[in-house]
Amino acid sequence: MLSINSISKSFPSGKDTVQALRNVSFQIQRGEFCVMLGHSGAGKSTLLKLVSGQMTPDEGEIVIDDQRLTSRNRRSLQYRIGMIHQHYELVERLSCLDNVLLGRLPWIPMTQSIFRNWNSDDRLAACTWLERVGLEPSHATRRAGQLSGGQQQRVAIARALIRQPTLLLADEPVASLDPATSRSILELLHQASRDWNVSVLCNLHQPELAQEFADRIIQLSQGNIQFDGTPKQWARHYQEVNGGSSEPSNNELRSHSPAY
Ligand SMILES: Nc1ncnc2c1ncn2[C@@H]1O[C@H](COP(=O)(O)OP(=O)(O)OP(=O)(O)O)[C@@H](O)[C@H]1O
Repeated sequence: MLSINSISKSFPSGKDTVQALRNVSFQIQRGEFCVMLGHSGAGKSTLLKLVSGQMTPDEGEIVIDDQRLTSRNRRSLQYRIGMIHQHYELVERLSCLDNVLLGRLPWIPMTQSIFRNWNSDDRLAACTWLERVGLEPSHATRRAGQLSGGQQQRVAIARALIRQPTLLLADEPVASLDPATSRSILELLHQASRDWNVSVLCNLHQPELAQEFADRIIQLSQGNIQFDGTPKQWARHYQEVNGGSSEPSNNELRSHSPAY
């Protein structure tokens, strides 16, 4: 379980400071697929960086699986977190199998990893994860850079899941993909939360995709939580804010997408 308790974070900006997050609190249960929406600059990426230990909060605490994140245990807690990025962050010249195996690095001795001398159990696990994320066995030996964007994102998800994380952080994982591929990747992330009991915190800019796939939507605005609830509740919130009388259609939501 992830617990964000009264987190604040600001950055220097010339003579001023930018308050990226203000007293933000929420919890995510194991197996929950939570989407964060918000305008550009709302604080979504900052929150993911704080949870992944890349930054430290000015105030507040982050608790992962009952352990408070500190500089001392940051490394060991990072091993329980899988990260998914907009641009996949694969090593393009390596095979898909090797890329997935890179997810095992924290548990592999340095010399073994330098020579990519993976043991058979790790190789088998990597093949299994490639299959689970929907890639054909023939993809295992192909260079990652030769794959389509959607296929590369599947490899990145397999690399994250081979760690058997309790928490998956996804920063705009479908921002570079076409609509159909975006839906298939979000379906896969939802499956990860449901079938492998992983908590997923996923930043998106597309409210219609959040509505379709999320168990829960958190909307940030200027570093504050503006909304936290189910997709149905979010639709009602959207109506109230926009003065509409019916649920927003996908087209209406899409026309508002740039705002999120
Ligand atoms: N390293 C930094 N130094 C200075 N300011 C920063 C830094 N990182 C973020 N900010 C500022 O903090 C605020 C929140 O940024 P953040 O990247 O978290 O927003 P976001 O919601 O992820 O936006 P986007 O959807 O465009 O990625 C912005 O005003 C941004 O300029």
